[in-house]
Amino acid sequence: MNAQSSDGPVPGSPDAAGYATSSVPDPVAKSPRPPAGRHRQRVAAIIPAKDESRRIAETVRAARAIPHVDLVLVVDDGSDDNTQDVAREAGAVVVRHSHNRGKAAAMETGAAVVGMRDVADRAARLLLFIDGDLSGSAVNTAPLIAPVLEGVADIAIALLPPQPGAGGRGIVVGAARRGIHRLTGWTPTQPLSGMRCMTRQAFEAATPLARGWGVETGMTIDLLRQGYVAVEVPCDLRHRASGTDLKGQMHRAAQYRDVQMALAARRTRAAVGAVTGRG
Ligand SMILES: O=c1ccn([C@@H]2O[C@H](COP(=O)(O)OP(=O)(O)O[C@H]3O[C@H](CO)[C@@H](O)[C@H](O)[C@H]3O)[C@@H](O)[C@H]2O)c(=O)[nH]1
Ligand SMILES: O=C(O)[C@H](O)COP(=O)(O)O
Repeated sequence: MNAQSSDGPVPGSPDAAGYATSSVPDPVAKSPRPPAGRHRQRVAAIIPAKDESRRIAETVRAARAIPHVDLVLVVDDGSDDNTQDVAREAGAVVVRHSHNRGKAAAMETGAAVVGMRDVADRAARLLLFIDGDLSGSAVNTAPLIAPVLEGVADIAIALLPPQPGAGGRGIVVGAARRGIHRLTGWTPTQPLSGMRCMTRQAFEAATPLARGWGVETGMTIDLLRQGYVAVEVPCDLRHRASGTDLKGQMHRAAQYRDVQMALAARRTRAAVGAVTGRG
């Protein structure tokens, strides 16, 4: 977490509620607060999943137990295993890409399907993105909902505890963190964290999403540059961390490539915007 500056709180410092927000003091979401009517605000859990048959059932069951969640949608991103059947049996609504299109595309598909199930006379569901490999710990994404419901932030991002077996050296994380800081002034602690709850309005403002593993980095930049407010919220989650083996290193190389692509596109856009006055 960032240090406080002597001039007062800086973006990224914990605010009064203990959250690290991109906007201080007294963060107020840009998205309108859902009307406090007779209906309770609903939340859709969207789970992008590629070859997650070993963990998806527990993840789905945990997501179903989260307060406010009335729809758990698994987007099977062209799995080679039986992720879709296991997810359906566990109680999820399942849609499937016929071939693998990457995590960002699965998120877009998920949000589109939820939109088709929202109804005109009720507030659009909040979107809670959850990775398929969280198993039972997925229930601990629940604290991401409150800051968005309460209008403190437009997007709440999970801060994970240290993960057993994680073999990262901070190269991808560091590149994403510095890139986000350079374009927004905010320094997220865990810029790649994919567990995120957001308003429909914020999601639409972040589309089109950056491809593949660049999605979180691109989304954070695009939202903050438009005045949306982000907050990082500690959540006790356990996921399948990438190790130091060849597979882990290949995965990080792909993450690095996608993060750099997301950053390059946004740097160019910012530079063009600075010249044209439409940044
Ligand atoms: O082509 C793919 C690959 C993965 N996934 C799913 O995306 C999620 C995240 O993938 P994972 O393999 O767990 O990646 P990690 O390296 O653990 O991902 C970290 O870093 C990513 C950004 O690089 C974030 O998206 C993740 O939330 C964060 O946990 C999982 O549900 C996958 O099943 C897809 O939907 N399509
Ligand atoms: O293992 C991780 O945390 C991610 O794959 C990112 O890798 P990094 O630690 O090299 O940034």
